[in-house]
Amino acid sequence: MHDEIKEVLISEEVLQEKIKDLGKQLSEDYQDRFPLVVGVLKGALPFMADLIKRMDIHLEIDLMAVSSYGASTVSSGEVKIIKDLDTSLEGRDVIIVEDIIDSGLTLSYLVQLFKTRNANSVKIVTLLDKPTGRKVDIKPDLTGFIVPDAFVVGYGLDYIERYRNLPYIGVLKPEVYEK
Ligand SMILES: O=P(O)(O)OC[C@H]1O[C@H](OP(=O)(O)OP(=O)(O)O)[C@H](O)[C@@H]1O
Ligand code: HPA
Repeated sequence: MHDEIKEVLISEEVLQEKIKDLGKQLSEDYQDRFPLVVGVLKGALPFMADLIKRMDIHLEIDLMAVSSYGASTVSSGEVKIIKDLDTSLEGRDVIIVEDIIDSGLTLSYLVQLFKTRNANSVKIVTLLDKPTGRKVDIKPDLTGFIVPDAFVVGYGLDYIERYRNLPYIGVLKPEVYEK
């Protein structure tokens, strides 16, 4: 699996240091509140798991599964809800946890949806931001890293469901896409 990686963009150590900082920041921002931390599956799973362990406050978690990429490296533009939340958002301070914002279509859909469910506030924390991919105007409140205009994999991010279990973020060798 590792021999299919052309370049490591963000190492495991650098990822974990940043997640520690993001957790500390969120702990300060949400002190004395009881936020609902919503992970967007499947990609956000490793990030969410590590981030909440770095948040030193009471919080609640829930998970939503959405998909718009399927087997492609380009968004279909249609966000499909695979699994909805179990928790009511009425009056809640919601923190959406994402692995990447690329076109922005997934998050703009979710932010709109959560507002119609009467959340008190909706903030976005994303591990990665790829501003060159943007199709709709959406900005995260907290970002781990800006990534270049390339399809990245690892630490939750997949190509045809593979590579999510890499502990780092990398770029695949071109021949992987030719298979
Ligand atoms: O800003 P966008 O262009 O919408 O891209 C970001 C979304 O795309 C990926 O999810 P995907 O739909 O591939 O589902 P997955 O998390 O199950 O891999 C990623 O995890 C984000 O949720
Ligand atoms: O660069 C990416 N890699 C994996 N999944 C993604 N979903 C949006 N952009 C990406």
